[in-house]
Amino acid sequence: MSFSSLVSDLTHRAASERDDMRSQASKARSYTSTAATSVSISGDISSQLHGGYSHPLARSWQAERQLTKSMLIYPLFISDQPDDETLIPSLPNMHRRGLNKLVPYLKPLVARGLRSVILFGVPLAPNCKDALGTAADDPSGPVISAIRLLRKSFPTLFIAADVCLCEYTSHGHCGILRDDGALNNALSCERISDVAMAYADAGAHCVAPSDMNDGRVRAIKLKLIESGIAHRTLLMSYAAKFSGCLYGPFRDAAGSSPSFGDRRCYQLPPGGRGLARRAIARDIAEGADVIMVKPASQYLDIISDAKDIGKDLPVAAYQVSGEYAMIHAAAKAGVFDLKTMAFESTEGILRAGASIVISYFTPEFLDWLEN
Ligand SMILES: NCc1[nH]cc(CCC(=O)O)c1CC(=O)O
Ligand SMILES: [Zn+2]
Ligand SMILES: [Zn+2]
Repeated sequence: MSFSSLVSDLTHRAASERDDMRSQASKARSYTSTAATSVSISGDISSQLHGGYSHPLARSWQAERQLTKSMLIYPLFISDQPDDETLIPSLPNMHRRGLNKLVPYLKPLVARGLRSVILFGVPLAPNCKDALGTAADDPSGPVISAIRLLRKSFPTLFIAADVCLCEYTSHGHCGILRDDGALNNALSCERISDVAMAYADAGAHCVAPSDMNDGRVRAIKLKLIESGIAHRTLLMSYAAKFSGCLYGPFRDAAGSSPSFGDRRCYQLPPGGRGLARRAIARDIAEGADVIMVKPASQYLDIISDAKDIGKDLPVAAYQVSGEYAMIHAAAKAGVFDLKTMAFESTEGILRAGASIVISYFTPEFLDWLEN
């Protein structure tokens, strides 16, 4: 029975009962029981959903995946100044930290259940940037030093290293440039895979290329295999990374804004769903162990596509700096409660298909979650 015919059936029944001149109470009783026996059984059963989620535990059963601490990866900005601990104004509660500040900061977080971090290097020393991003794999640079330090200090912590050149190049682009200012794809893949190798050699459990050069996943995987460390190195590809305006606070934090132009010739156009599907399929074919979609909340369809294309791979989603800053700004303006939105946005990301979330809310979630 359709909803409208059900309503009209009940309306007629109620009207005829009104003619009976019975008391209000007995009228209500008989209305209820008459309705229950006259409505078709299938219609009656399918209209009753509330019982399935009236209890908080039952509500939690409605989700395919519950957010847990092991799904979270926490981004860290590692400064090359050992005593640096600078608040990043556009990224609430986030700091750039030097090596000397890292372990004291992380100790209580690890005690509260922090399982994984992703490292971004921030070179601040004067004149350390050049056209090739030489500082990216400087053995005494911030990322390699931090990998060694964290491996030693926190034996169970999973350490991922973002692999890109934009933090280290004088021009701020994510690769090596040709004379005309476009990316030199072959040279960039060569350089990016060398940097990834250096991080994996230093002990990173995961290397995550965010540069978007074509073929860099294959280049990295081949070098990992060649040097006999592929078996212990997870390759997480920023497979569907969109251009747009949500990376601003990150670029403030990492000092990685391009000095000219933008990244629209290598990061994906926001409307490019088919292109994202091709990039995801390509990176899986090239040997990615995990595929990532970034940003997250504006690209939930892409997360769902990623799960569909990469059925047998975990999908990661990066709730990026701009998303995080927006949520903070809106909460501050009284639009909603910060914690409620931190959960709601993350649950949307999981519902779309992600099982790993890179989130600046990680320290808060460690307080909010039980496991
Ligand atoms: N390749 C650099 C990189 N790696 C991760 C992010 C963004 C992360 C964030 O905004 O939180 C960026 C910024 C960019 O591409 O300009
Ligand atoms: Zn980059
Ligand atoms: Zn990056």
